[in-house]
This record gives sequence, structure tokens and C-alpha cells, in this order.
Amino acid sequence: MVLLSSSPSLSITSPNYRYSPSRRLCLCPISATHVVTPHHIDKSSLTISETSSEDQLWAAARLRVRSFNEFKPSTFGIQDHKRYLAEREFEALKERIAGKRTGFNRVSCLNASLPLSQLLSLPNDDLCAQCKFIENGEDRVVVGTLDVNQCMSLPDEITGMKPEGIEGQFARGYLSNVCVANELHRNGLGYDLVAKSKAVAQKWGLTDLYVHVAVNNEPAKQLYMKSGFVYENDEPAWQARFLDRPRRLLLWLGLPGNQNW
Ligand SMILES: CC(=O)SCCNC(=O)CCNC(=O)[C@H](O)C(C)(C)COP(=O)(O)OP(=O)(O)OC[C@H]1O[C@@H](n2cnc3c(N)ncnc32)[C@H](O)[C@@H]1OP(=O)(O)O
Repeated sequence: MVLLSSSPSLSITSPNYRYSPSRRLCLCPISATHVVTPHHIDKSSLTISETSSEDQLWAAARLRVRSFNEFKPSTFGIQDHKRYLAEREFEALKERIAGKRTGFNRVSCLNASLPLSQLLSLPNDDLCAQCKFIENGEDRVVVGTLDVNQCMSLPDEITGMKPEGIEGQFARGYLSNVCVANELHRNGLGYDLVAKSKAVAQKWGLTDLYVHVAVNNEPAKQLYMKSGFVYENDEPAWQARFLDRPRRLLLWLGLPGNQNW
């Protein structure tokens, strides 16, 4: 095994691995416990937008790979392995956005990006090298990303209860793959991404938005709760053990238009 991870189920090289858009995110104690020196950024040229551009989806896929996995740099073949994971993420993401993934009505990838010129003072160039794309002739870098999923439930995850009945098919959504480049944590980018995702969800007519979060992922729990999400349910311990991952909490947010809002 070439991948260093704090959870065995992060090993997506396993033949038994089944892709779940929220799997890695919620299992993500790595960054949750990582001590990073915050790099303060000027957000005046930050953009957060929905994308289906292949360049940007690649950048988002690479950001997810580096955010949700910890790699031992000296390991033989590690670059190939990272490329493999990014390709897998890219293909899966493209498939969901194109509406070809069974069970997902609609999926949007939101990317937060900054001009490359603003990130040249970072201590190393890995983020810029991995997550760069070109837009209107300008070099930019994806610094945060998430998916908004309109669907009844996510694979291998506890299902939200609201709204009840057939309405759930159309008006329930889930956030997944929420991550911010670890060099840029604590700049409010997490808040910005979640705020934008609420706007997208409302635009789609969703009334109820959910996230799954690992019980030990304190930064993510704080982010969601401070963004208005509240506890709805939690995964039974046996299920977490069966899936070989930390137990998840299911958090709920009512959007304007929701009768409980
Ligand atoms: C459904 C899912 O996708 S769950 C998976 C969530 N994603 C991950 O675990 C990936 C790795 N982690 C990350 O990428 C980031 O830590 C995120 C996305 C959780 C937070 O991103 P950031 O840009 O750092 O968050 P942001 O700066 O907006 O902070 C929001 C709040 O989160 C909390 N928070 C963020 N980092 C931390 C931390 N290290 N420790 C404690 N609380 C934290 C704080 O309460 C903060 O609010 P405050 O600054 O007002 O106190």
C-alpha cells in the first residue's frame, strides 16, 4: 500500500472500493488534524462558480486528491498513484455532472479560484502546479471545491428525512467533497463555498440541504454548524464498523421556501 491515510477505507485502490461522492470527504481526519501555517489571502479577486469545464474539473479532482489523502513523498510510484486517483475522481465527477450516474438527478461542481499571481508567495508550488487552469487568458488556481447533489440519498450514507415522501426526490440535496487547499485554511473560504452552495440549491428549488460529516472532523463540523446546519441523525456504530470508517453525523439545513425555515 503506497497511500498513507489515517483511515483504511481511504484506500480507493481496493478492488472492493465503490465510488461514493461523500466517502472521502467525510472520512477526512487528515486535514482535520493537520497543523498548517495559514497563508492570508486577499479575496477581492476570488471567484466561486459552477463549472463543467474539463480544465477546472481536473483542477478540482487534483485538489480533492491532495486534500483527502496523505502521501509519503518518498514512496515508489507515488506520482503515478496520485495521477490514477485524480483520473478516477475526474471521470466520476464528469459522469455525475453529465447526469449519467444512477441515483443522482443533478450535480454541480462549485470551484473557488484565485489568480495564480496571488499565490506565488506560497512556501511551495505544489498547489499552483496541481490545480492551475486558464480562464479568459488568465492563469488561475482552484483553491476550494465542493459538489451540490440533488438526490434522495448518497451511496453508503444515511438518508435525510426531509422533505418527506416523493417531494424528497426533487427538493432534497446533499453537499459532498467539500475541501479547501490546506495552505489556505482559515481564510473563510469554507464559509464562502457553503454560502454559494446554498444559493445554487435554492436556485434549483431545493428546500432541504444535508451534509455527512465524520464525528471526529471538528473543522468541518464547526464550518457546517456555523453555516446554519443542525444535527438530524447519526450513523449506527455497526454500520461505520462494517464500512470501516469513522462514524458520520447527518446535518440538515432548511432553505428559504422550506416550511420549517
Ligand atoms: C460533506 C463533506 O464534504 S465533509 C468533509 C469536509 N472536508 C474536509 O474534511 C477536507 C479537509 N478540510 C478542509 O478542507 C477545511 O478544513 C474545511 C473545508 C473543513 C474548512 O475550510 P476553511 O476554509 O478552513 O474554513 P473557514 O476558514 O471558512 O472556517 C469556517 C469555520 O470552520 C471552523 N474551523 C475551520 N478550521 C478549523 C480548525 N482547524 N479547527 C477548528 N475549527 C475550524 C471554524 O469554526 C471556522 O469559523 P471561525 O473562523 O469563524 O471560527
